[in-house]
Amino acid sequence: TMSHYKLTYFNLRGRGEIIRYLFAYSGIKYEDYRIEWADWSSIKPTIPFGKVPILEIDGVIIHQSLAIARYLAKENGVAGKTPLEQALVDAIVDTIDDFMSMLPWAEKDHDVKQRVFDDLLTNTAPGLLQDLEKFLGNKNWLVGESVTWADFYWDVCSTTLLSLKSDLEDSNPNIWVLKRRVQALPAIAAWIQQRPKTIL
Ligand SMILES: CCC(=O)N1CCc2c(cnn2-c2cccc(F)c2)C1
Repeated sequence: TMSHYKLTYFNLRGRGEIIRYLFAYSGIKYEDYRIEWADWSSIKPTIPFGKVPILEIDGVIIHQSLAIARYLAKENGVAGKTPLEQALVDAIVDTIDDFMSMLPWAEKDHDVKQRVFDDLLTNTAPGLLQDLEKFLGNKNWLVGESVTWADFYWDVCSTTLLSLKSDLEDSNPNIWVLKRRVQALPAIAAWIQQRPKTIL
């Protein structure tokens, strides 16, 4: 019968949201388990590499958000049509993820955290956005002739970037048109409307 899917992450979009987008787009039912922060210290030791998100598929555990997303994208026809397109999709995803991973999400010193976030968002993010705008050109999607999970990842991550620095939307118009194109996909629009509203 149908596989049983359980996603384990925090009550955040964060690194889990790309997986939720892929489930929404594919229409596959899954358990969206959101760990309470108070429970994390007892759950962490039970997880193979101690980090979330993880996806359990009929008892098999996959870790690493991008590996999970790539698996679901391939299963649902949004990974890229050829090995070459899949490599371009992976390169764009990794480029976006490289920047998101530079942000010191777990920094305990609020002054240091704020200063590093402001520096990266002011001085590094514009270059990334210009590069994405140039790569997109006048195409409808980042890779190939139809939507891929690179487009989903851009919407997921740019939503958080805009929440941190809204004026990033003031330049590079086409990548923001792409964002709205992703959000207009019926399954994605429905998920965005129904998902728990969190800051990050
Ligand atoms: C306490 C941890 C925390 O606040 N967050 C976890 C990481 C994160 C958040 C929002 N986006 N995001 C993220 C998304 C993709 C790639 C990446 F490296 C990071 C919020």
